[in-house]
Amino acid sequence: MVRAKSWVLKKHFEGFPKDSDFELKEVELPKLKDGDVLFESVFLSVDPYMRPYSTRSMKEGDTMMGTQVARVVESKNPTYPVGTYVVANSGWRTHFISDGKDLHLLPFWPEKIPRSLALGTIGMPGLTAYFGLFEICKIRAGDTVLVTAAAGAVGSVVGQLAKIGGCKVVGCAGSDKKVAYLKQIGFDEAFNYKTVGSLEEALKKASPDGYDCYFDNVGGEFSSIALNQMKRFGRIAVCGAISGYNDTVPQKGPYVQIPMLFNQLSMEGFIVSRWNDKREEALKRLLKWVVEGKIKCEEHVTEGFEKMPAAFMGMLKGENLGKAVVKV
Ligand SMILES: NC(=O)C1=CN([C@@H]2O[C@H](COP(=O)(O)OP(=O)(O)OC[C@H]3O[C@@H](n4cnc5c(N)ncnc54)[C@H](OP(=O)(O)O)[C@@H]3O)[C@@H](O)[C@H]2O)C=CC1
Ligand SMILES: CCCCCC(=O)/C=C/[C@@H]1[C@@H](C/C=C\CCCC(=O)O)[C@@H](O)C[C@H]1O
Repeated sequence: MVRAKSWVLKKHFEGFPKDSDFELKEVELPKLKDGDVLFESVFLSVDPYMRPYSTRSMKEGDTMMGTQVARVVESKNPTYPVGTYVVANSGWRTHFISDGKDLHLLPFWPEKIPRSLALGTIGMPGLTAYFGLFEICKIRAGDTVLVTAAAGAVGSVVGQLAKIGGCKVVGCAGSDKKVAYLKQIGFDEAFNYKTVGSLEEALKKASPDGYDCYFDNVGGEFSSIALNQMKRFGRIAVCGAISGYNDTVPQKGPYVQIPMLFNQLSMEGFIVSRWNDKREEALKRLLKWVVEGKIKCEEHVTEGFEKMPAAFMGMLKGENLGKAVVKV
């Protein structure tokens, strides 16, 4: 018999999440039926979307939503022999039983590449960067691309893909250590948005001619300022709005119409699953760039399933450099 631990949402978040909003539970899993597979989670992802989507689609008492890299430990399903690795969407659990549906087998995975990257650069966040940049921003060589939350899971891939595409890249992040990292991985310009005196001046200094593309991960005040520095026919990919995820009262800001009209801008929100039909092809390309060293990957690994809430709250506070994951 296997005892599985899970983290449940005890109380809906109000403002920034607290330890007391989470509860650790333990259950005994039943015996496998024909077709079933028993998995153990090896790495779990903590992502910003868990904050807004918990409010939108979870009830108190539900297991926290989320994905993991998991390994088969017992199987009555020939598609998933013992030892097989998958990416699953089974929430914050140490073990779970699946009927084999809605799992993604890890593609060919070179020995030297950590499997945790299937939750980061070679997974959902990397795909978000890829499709947001190529399908929404429609980058062209010579474009100047601005990216926020640039040292995180999505942003760090956006910047490196834009460099592969021949663009000039400007990144913003919330610490000097992150800014130094951005320069190290090839960003042309980077600044700490928390310490620059004026965001407007910092954006102007980084690109006096303005920006062709803005990959927006944060929304809020920063984006209102950036909007005024877009070039004519600029493209804005609205990927996320983390600056507002913990707000109890929605932010009110300058409205977008005037700057959009003056410079004939395009602004489009997107969710990465829109391109599920191109997922496998994009993952192959991301894996190849990682293997070739053209995309560098950083991970912020927290050890221990017990620390899931701390890892999640730490990521929301900006403690992570690269992708935030938990090693069980
Ligand atoms: N549309 C889609 O399909 C998807 C959208 N996303 C979105 O992309 C964004 C980045 O996600 P992801 O790369 O996984 O996360 P990150 O790895 O970038 O981690 C979150 C980062 O957000 C930054 N942050 C936190 N609070 C603020 C704030 N108030 N203002 C500015 N930055 C803040 C912090 O970095 P710092 O220290 O720099 O402040 C923190 O490290 C999120 O908005 C997420 O919702 C992600 C996946 C899919
Ligand atoms: C205002 C919220 C914006 C969030 C942007 C973001 O980070 C999106 C991430 C998605 C994420 C969606 C998560 C759960 C969907 C649940 C659907 C429902 O039942 O409401 C996940 O799919 C990975 C990213 O595509």
